[in-house]
Amino acid sequence: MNDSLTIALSKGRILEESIPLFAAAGIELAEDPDKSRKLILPSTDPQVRFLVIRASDVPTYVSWGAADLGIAGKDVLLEQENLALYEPLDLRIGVCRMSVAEPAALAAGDRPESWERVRIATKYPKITKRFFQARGIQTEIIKLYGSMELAPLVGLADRIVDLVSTGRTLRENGLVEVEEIMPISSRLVVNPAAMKRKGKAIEDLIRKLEAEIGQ
Ligand SMILES: Nc1ncnc2c1ncn2[C@@H]1O[C@H](COP(=O)(O)OP(=O)(O)OP(=O)(O)O)[C@@H](O)[C@H]1O
Ligand SMILES: O=P(O)(O)OC[C@H]1O[C@H](OP(=O)(O)OP(=O)(O)O)[C@H](O)[C@@H]1O
Repeated sequence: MNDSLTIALSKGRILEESIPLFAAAGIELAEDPDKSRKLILPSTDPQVRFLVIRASDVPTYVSWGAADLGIAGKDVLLEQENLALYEPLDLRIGVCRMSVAEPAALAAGDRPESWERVRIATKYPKITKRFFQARGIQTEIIKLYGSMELAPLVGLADRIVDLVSTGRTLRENGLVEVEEIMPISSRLVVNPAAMKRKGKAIEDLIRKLEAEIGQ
């Protein structure tokens, strides 16, 4: 039986925060990801390799089976609904929240209960639509791919839906959080067919990660 594992990760905070988790499971990167331009990174375990891809592409690689497992933010998973993936573990990394924010001047006299129609810039149009629809608020959504905080400053939108961690990006751009939509963290995702074919290797890894994060 082939028990080699391909794990999809995104460069940046997820890769950085997951390195110690994998190290505790006995898997270390064989090359420094900051110095390498390779997209397939070997590990010190000859049975394990990592794919380094865009955060929003992780569910695609795993659901198609190009990677057996991956680590993806709950934000990405909820925005890309209907993917066939198991989500066995909350890794408690990439911890932040998804919130509605607006310019401090607008927030001064604003009451979210009185919103009827909002123009929102976001990378998360589906989550945003679902959230406001459930409250009977009409939305005009402007899809962006990053730096959402800029949109209200230049009149592109009244408000944004984005991730907040320390609140520094909002603060430095004169925005305030007015509503938390949900807490966010990164999840281990597994391809269902791989779970059957490579069950032992995947379950071993899940157990080791679980022990490390204390679940
Ligand atoms: N400020 C933050 N603090 C903690 N976790 C965060 C923060 N921002 C994003 N995350 C989490 O980390 C994940 C990856 O974010 P990252 O910024 O590395 O990629 P991205 O630029 O959003 O993705 P893409 O390249 O696909 O656009 C997000 O999906 C989210 O779950
Ligand atoms: O509350 P804070 O600690 O300031 O973090 C929030 C910021 O972090 C994320 O951006 P990221 O750093 O990933 O930049 P990007 O969205 O432009 O990729 C998010 O989109 C916010 O802009």
